[in-house]
Amino acid sequence: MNKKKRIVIALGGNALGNTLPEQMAAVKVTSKAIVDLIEEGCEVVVTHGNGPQVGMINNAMIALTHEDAQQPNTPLSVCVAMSQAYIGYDLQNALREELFNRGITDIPVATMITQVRVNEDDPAFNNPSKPIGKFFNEEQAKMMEEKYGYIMKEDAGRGYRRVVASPKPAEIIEIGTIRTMVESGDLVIACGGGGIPVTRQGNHLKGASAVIDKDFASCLLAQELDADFLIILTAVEKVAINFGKPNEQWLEDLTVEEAKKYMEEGHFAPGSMLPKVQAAVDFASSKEGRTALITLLEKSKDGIQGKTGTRFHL
Ligand SMILES: Nc1ncnc2c1ncn2[C@@H]1O[C@H](COP(=O)(O)OP(=O)(O)O)[C@@H](O)[C@H]1O
Ligand SMILES: NC(=O)OP(=O)(O)O
Repeated sequence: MNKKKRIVIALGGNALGNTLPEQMAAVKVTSKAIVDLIEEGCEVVVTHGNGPQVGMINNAMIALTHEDAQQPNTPLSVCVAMSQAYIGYDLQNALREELFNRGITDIPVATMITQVRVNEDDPAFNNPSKPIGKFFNEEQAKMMEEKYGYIMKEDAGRGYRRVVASPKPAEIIEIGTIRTMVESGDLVIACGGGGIPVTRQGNHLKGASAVIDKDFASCLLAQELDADFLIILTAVEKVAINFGKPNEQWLEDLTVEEAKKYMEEGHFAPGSMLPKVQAAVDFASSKEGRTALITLLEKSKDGIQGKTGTRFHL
């Protein structure tokens, strides 16, 4: 019997939407694409982003502090934990329902609250780069810098967003439990929002004020689970060089060497496409036979069949 292909699938912003009702609707579409892969005979592990959601939760917690002097600030690490539970709750229910609708009743679905260790001395703590929350215009961004002391940066031509520290993931604390669940056939949602960032202080894991990039955490998870595929789903079907320019060229098949050259030439926007390409290159170069794919959610099935998307390999 052929061994099942193990896929770590990283869901981008468009798989979840930006508001509660948008997310409720989006996860239904997302679940169809994921269950399509399961019906194709793949073993799927799900990860997801949390940029809009963690910004929304953080704002809500700040408002709570303003109206109730007894409430201290909620650390960003706790906001990430809240975003994992909120997104995991919607996703696991939508996945369960989609599986049942197709008569698949023997795959338990669960969300693993996942902590990811980062290094205390990661230089990223001194250079906030991860966009979270909503987009603002320049004037609004200036106001937020003055009023809240936020650092606001332009995000890939789409407007201004608050940026926070985004250290690299060093270790998935709950990897043993995730592996056991995956090996026993569960459909697991893990490392949501890049994982809850923690630093190790003896036996204590201390929450860090950061949001880890989910593409890098997904890459680490895929390596740790010895996955065959890392699929990064986003809002474009393929990755382009000269993106948005008259000489734009969509890419289908890339060796890690070609991808590295394009990265050096600056073809991929930092904070959006660059971390995805970096994660794809890291995964594909980590072992012979590992493939990374960047494509649209609704094209994931065609993507693993080699019909579309941008594929990265050694
Ligand atoms: N070279 C490129 N090729 C394709 N898309 C690019 C490129 N550079 C920037 N992008 C933009 O990056 C976006 C994906 O990043 P983002 O929206 O941050 O991801 P996520 O889906 O994880 O939320 C694409 O929708 C596209 O607008
Ligand atoms: N944590 C994270 O990378 O979220 P986004 O993918 O939504 O930016």
